[in-house]
Amino acid sequence: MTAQPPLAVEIVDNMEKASGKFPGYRRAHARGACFQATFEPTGKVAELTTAAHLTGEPVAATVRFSNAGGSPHVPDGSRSGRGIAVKFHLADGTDTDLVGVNLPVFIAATPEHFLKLLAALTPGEDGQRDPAKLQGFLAEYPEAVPGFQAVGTMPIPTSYGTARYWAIHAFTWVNAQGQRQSVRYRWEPDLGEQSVTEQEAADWDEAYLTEELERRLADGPVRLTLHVQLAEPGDPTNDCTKAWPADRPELVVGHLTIKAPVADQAYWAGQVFDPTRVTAGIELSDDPVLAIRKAAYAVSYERRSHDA
Ligand code: HEM
Repeated sequence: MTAQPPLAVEIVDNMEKASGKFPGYRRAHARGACFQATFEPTGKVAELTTAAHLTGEPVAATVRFSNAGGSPHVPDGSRSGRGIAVKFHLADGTDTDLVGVNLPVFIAATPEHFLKLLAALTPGEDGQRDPAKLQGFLAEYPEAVPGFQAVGTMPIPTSYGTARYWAIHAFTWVNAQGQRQSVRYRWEPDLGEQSVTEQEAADWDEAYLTEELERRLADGPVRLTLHVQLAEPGDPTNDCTKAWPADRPELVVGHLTIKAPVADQAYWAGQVFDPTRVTAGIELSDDPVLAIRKAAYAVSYERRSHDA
């Protein structure tokens, strides 16, 4: 494989230390399942981007929903992150990915801070995390506090189809005239946001949300709607711990219709959903966390593909 940057290797090493190592699984969002879908653009964003899947004909998509834990055994009834990774299959034979979680902002502003955070979250020899270490991290990097508040209060969704998901980073849309607009993506569930308490979810199976979605799809499709928030000059594009003001204009980009589990779960589990796999009409922002993710996902992919 191509050598990856040492920082990305060190980050994945520390993700394994913080969560444990589970051969064959992704080093984050370890347990997940993939579904067949289509994405139909609303036609409302063609003045801002030339991206074919956001402006043209409907496209097929593959969606992986996941529990964020690095262990595949984190129960779905717990207050853990949930992921949505969408791979849009474009008419020219290429793919483009959009990866989100049920958090509006991230918990570290740079890859270096994220590395320090992982160290603070790594259990000691007694197998326990030391809360003082996390407090120390938050005191040193107070910009991470909103992300941690969101982690502490995130809803436990009744379904993967009843959660809201954010792609968090800024991306840059480019239109036919070459003009640029910074955007942030968010998926809204057409069923509305619905959640349960930890007590109500206490008897759920570990992989309840996958089973729930499979049951629900047997009765009909589940839809999520893609929104974008448009930045105004001065809104930060390089700091994923900071939300943009809530009054920024928004557009409805399109509708994702999730239809059925994919036929070959093992094949799709083996793929990478890479947040930096963009397409013409979309560019990466200057967010350093977005930049390191490409390499970190490649390190995880290499390891999980070759685990004994
Ligand atoms: C420094 C920041 C981050 C690092 C180092 C990191 C690392 C990773 C790694 C190593 C994987 C497993 C990749 C694979 O084996 O295919 C992963 C998966 C994932 N991450 Fe991140 N991540 C970061 C930030 C984020 C952010 C900001 C989001 C939210 C937008 C996010 C959402 C996800 C999701 C949804 C998956 C599962 C993707 C799938 O289903 O294939 N991550 N992450």
